[in-house]
Amino acid sequence: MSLSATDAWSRLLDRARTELSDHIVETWLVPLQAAEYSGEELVLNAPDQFSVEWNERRHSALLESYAPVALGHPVKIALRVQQERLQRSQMDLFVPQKGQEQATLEPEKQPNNVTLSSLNDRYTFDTFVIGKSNDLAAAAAMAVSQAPGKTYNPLFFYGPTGLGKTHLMQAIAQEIVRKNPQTRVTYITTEQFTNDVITSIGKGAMHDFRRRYRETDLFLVDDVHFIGGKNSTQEEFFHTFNALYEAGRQIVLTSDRPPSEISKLEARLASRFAWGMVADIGQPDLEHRIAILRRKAQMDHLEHTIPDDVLHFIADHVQSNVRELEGSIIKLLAYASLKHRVVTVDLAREALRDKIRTSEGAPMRSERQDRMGVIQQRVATEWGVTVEGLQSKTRTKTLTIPRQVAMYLAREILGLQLVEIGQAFGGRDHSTVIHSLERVAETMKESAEFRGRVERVRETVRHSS
Ligand SMILES: Nc1ncnc2c1ncn2[C@@H]1O[C@H](COP(=O)(O)OP(=O)(O)OP(=O)(O)O)[C@@H](O)[C@H]1O
Repeated sequence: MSLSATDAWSRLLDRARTELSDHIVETWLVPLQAAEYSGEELVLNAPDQFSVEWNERRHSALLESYAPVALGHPVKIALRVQQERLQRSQMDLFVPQKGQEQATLEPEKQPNNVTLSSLNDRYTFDTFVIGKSNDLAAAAAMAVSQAPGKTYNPLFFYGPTGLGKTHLMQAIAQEIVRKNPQTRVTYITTEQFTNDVITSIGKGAMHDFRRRYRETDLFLVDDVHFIGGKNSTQEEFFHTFNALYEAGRQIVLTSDRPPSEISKLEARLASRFAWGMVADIGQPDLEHRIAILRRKAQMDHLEHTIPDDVLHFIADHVQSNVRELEGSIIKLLAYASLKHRVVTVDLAREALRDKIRTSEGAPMRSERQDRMGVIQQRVATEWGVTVEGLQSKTRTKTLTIPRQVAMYLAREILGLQLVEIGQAFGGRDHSTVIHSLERVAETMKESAEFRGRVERVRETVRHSS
């Protein structure tokens, strides 16, 4: 064994850079330092306990999975706090309490269970904050958890990313299992279901596949919009759905759009998806965001660590979705811990500068700039114009419409502020941007053809990230 600990770590880190976002690598992995390497185990020093526990939960297994290729053989990752940093940090507070962090439903404990992914036991009704944007969905979820298979079947949640669809879906399962621990639960993403179909067809094991999926009481399928265009998967899904439905088993589905808008979805499935209740989840407003942040702080006993004015500040500036709100708290705490500073609004402004959009039009982060470039490029291609044209001041109709679409998608996908969008399109003022966003929203309602084009571009942009 000739590699040093530093070399071994740098190989794993190189691999991580190709698989994970820059943000994750820089925030969580780069601060780790290689300490010892025995050939079988790589010991990494972390700056604090929070970092140890976070990396253990999120990244250890991933790093270990890179070892056979990056180092030529399996290696175990061990994390420990760097000796000189052993003093307790504020970050420890954000670590879930013992027993909170992992799944409640261990697949092997469930007879005949085909759960391919575990549930998150923080996703309960108790931790879900209800507001105007999700009250229908939450009410339907609670009704289903009281009488599975009897009220709304299937229950279909849809809405943009990071707004609690998976949380609510899993809360139903937690509640049903709490009341009846014998319930057989299957929680699966559409991607996993698709892979299972492909593997089972390959192995000639469809009989076993069907048996497994039909022996469940509660069937939860995440991101069902990914089923579009996958014909064999749709065929199997159709039969699974029918078998479960006819047997009175509860089905819950999530998607980023309503059933009627999932492209290349067979009509018989689209109509079945809408048989029960279709409930949308929208963006929380400011008060709702504050309530969510307070609840999160309370759950992690952070009320005294993060003052209320900081929660307000985050809620005010991070508007895109709840996952981003949570990410902001984590980042803020990591920053406070690394800098050994108390959490204040000033510190939050500093720690979250890349997430915070200032009205003075701060420069965009390079990642966002890249994504804006992709949006402009894709829109330009769809409408047969040039990116330079979109960015110019020219006001011909050929350019105005695609420019408005690009602004609309920049707002929707990147959550940019109006000022920032205006700057990226030839220095337009915010009222022009508002007008553009409204025009696109209206035209999308009026014309299915136009909506189709916008959605096509949105899809290609999303898949490019
Ligand atoms: N109303 C809410 N109250 C408390 N936490 C919430 C709420 N909405 C979302 N969250 C939290 O936000 C995070 C993202 O939610 P979730 O994963 O359920 O989103 P999603 O809509 O399924 O996103 P995606 O479409 O990307 O899968 C989770 O940690 C969840 O607990």
